[in-house]
This record gives sequence, C-alpha cells and structure tokens, in this order.
Amino acid sequence: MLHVKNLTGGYDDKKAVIKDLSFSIEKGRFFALIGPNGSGKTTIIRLIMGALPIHNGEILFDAKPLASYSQRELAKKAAVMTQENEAGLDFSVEEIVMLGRYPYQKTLFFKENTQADLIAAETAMKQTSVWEYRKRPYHSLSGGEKQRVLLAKALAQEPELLLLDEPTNHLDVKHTKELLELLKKLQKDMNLTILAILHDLNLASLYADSIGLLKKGELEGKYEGLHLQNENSFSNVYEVKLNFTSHPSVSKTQISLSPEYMEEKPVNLLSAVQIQQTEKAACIKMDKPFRTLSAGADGKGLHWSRQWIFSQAEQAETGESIFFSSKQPYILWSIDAKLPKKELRQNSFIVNQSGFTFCAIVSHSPYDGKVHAAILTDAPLDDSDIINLALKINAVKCRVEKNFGKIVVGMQKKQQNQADQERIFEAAEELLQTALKRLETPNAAFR
Ligand SMILES: Nc1ncnc2c1ncn2[C@@H]1O[C@H](COP(=O)(O)OP(=O)(O)OP(=O)(O)O)[C@@H](O)[C@H]1O
Repeated sequence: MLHVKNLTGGYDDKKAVIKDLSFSIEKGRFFALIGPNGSGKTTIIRLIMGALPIHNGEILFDAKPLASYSQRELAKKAAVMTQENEAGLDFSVEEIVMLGRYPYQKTLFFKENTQADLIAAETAMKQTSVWEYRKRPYHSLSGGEKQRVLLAKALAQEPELLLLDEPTNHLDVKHTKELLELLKKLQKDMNLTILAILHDLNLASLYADSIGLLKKGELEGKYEGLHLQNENSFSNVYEVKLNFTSHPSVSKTQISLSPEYMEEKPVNLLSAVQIQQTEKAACIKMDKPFRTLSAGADGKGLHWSRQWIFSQAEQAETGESIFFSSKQPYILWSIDAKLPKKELRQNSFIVNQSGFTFCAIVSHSPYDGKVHAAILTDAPLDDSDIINLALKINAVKCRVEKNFGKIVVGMQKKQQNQADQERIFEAAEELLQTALKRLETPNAAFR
C-alpha cells in the first residue's frame, strides 16, 4: 500500500530532517511510528502527504509515485489527522466533518453535499461518538472532543490509508481505548491501512501490527510487536531505562519506568514484620509492600502486597493484602519463636545471613485440606527461582518478572495429602538453598 524508499527530506533544501528512510506498510496493516521528541515523526507524515520537499528517494502509493497523484486523488486515498490547531475555525462540528468530503465534491460549497456525502459524514460522526455534538461550534468543544471530530473528518474522506499524528492526545483512558478499538475495527472491517504516530509505547505494543522506531530522522528498527529482548535498544533510543514486562492477560509486552525518587532499600524482614493473631484470624503485616505471587483466595496473581491474612471470614481487608481462607486459622511461623521448636522447624525456615533474610511460611489446614505457602525474602533472587518453586507446588499463576530483591510468593492450592505438603516444604527449602548459594553462604544455618 505504502512504500517509502530511501527517503531524504525536510523543511528546506539545505537540511534534511529525514535521512535515507525506508519502510513499507502492507494493505490492511496497523503501523505505529514511535520515537523521541523531534526525531522526525510528524515530518514523515508531512512528506508522505506531499507537504514538504523530497530531496532524495521516493514515496509510492499502490506502486505509483506520490507525484503522479493530484491533490484530490491523493485525498481519496489517504486522510491525515494532525495535531494542527483548527480551533480558530468558526464552524460547527458537522461542517468540520463535511470538510472531509471535499475530494468527492465538485465545489467547496456545502450546498453541493450529495446523499453519499451526508451518509459518510453521519457514519463517521457516529463511529467517533461526536454525533450528539454535531450542531455545536467546534471551538466550544474540549480537547478530547475536538480530537474525535478531527478523526471523524478524516474518516469522512473514506480513505484507504489513515495517517494519524498522536490520535490519542487529549483523550481520557476510556476514549483512548474506544478510539484504538475503533481503528482496529476499521482495519478489520474495511481493510484500512493505518500509520499512527504514538507516544505511548504500551498502546503501540497492544494495538499496532508492526512498529517503526525512529531516531534522529533515521529508522532505528522495525519490529513485529515488542519483545523483551528489545529492552536495551529502546532504552538507548529514548535515553531512559525502560522495563519490558509481560502484559498480565494478553501475549504482549508492556513497558514501565522505575522512578528514581523511590529507590528501594533492602528491608530486614525480622524488623519489618508484625504479627497479629486473634481467635478467628491471623495476620502477617509488613511495613512495606513485597513482590507477591499468589493464588490466595483474594489478591490472585503477581503483584505487590503487604499483608497476608489467614482468616475464617469470607472476605479479606482491602488494600495490598493476600487473603488465605482457612476454616481453622493459624500461623505456623512466629517471629519470636514462641511455637515449639519441632513445629517451627517443620513449617518454617528463617535464615538471617549476609544482611539478607529468608523466610518460608507454610500452613496447612487439615479441616479443608488447603495448603498455604509463602516465601519472603529481601535477597536479590531471580524470579525464575520463585517460578520454579511455584511450578513444584502447582501454583496456577506465574510470570517471569525482574525483581528488586524483595520477593514474596504466596500460594494456595487444594492439596489433599501429606505428600503434597512435603513437596512444598522441599521446594521451599530448595529455594532457600538456591538463595544461599547465590550469596555464597553455603553454611548458613536454619533455625
Ligand atoms: N516548520 C519547521 N521548520 C523547520 N524545522 C522544523 C519544522 N517543524 C519541525 N522542525 C524540526 O524537524 C525536526 C523533527 O520534527 P518533528 O515535528 O517531525 O518531530 P516529531 O518526532 O514529530 O516530534 P514530537 O514527538 O515532539 O512531536 C525537529 O528538529 C524540529 O525542530
């Protein structure tokens, strides 16, 4: 559909902003153009739309050079939605959208609107949810509403290729999702080809079929989706440390930042923990959240939590808590070791060596046959160790994630027999041994 070959161009003949750029977009594909501020993304759209001089190379639409299309022909093929401020225009919403029909009209006067023009404009306004604003002056709308009107105008052009410059700018999270879902629908239903400049790398990862990463006017790479191994190249281009992780429910990569202002400091579990025990419930609390992998009754999955409740109640307290339902609640691990030594040895492991603390909590309720296990450590262990442990005790949810030395694994699984319970103890012990090996403290003792 669109072939950009060795394109060099910019705002004047002397200085090229885009340098020797090549990429193509197949018909019906969603291509996201990303890159730092000033890398040339908008300039590429301007070059594609013939608004800027090409110094070298060529742009082909359907294998025909850009220059062979008249303005009207080009406008039927490709529509662009830019960030340019049209707020000065004193038109109503429907008049703005109708401007998108100009390639199909003999004159620019609205009275020439045909039935096809009216239907296309109405469809576009309904698709973008601006139909209810159609009589309102454009300048009276909010930034997000204006954004959707400009998209409606582009869609009214009935293009084969849609060029979008930061289409989700100004949109709240609901409208961002709605707009991108709409684009995916148009892509599928009408085989629309989309080139969108996106600043939000997570959205690019979720919605684009392929991604072009631009750096100083050159294409750093083209990616068929983002993958964990792209972390370094993206971090280099953006000059900031990016963390690539897996989306919790779809097979896509998501990107996060680690703010420096809240740099994590190692915490000593022995002093960070508080234990509260009543007749019907027991609660282990930490003074800061720990990375938690849990299949507990509440707070399932991999996230941050700071309290673990063993309770007869059906519901846990809210907020960073993991809830272990147990009809016969008890904690088998106690910080001040009040429990008989034998029981403590059987059910918990505490190692305090080299400044790091490890602790395994395993509780088993003979009443309902459920086993609860938690591994807490402030040692810099790999999540793969945790995952290995999780696999051994049949945890239902697990995910590899970079950790920062503070890990909690909490698991709950219906286990019917003693052998399963033993397996958990063994796995927990193995994890602690791995941790010790890593810290080169092979002689650390269990208490
Ligand atoms: N009208 C202009 N005249 C001259 N130079 C321009 C003009 N518009 C942009 N530039 C320059 O071209 C380069 C690329 O700008 P462009 O707007 O294409 O970047 P971008 O990647 O879209 O940035 P952003 O993410 O900030 O929107 C920048 O160095 C910019 O200063």
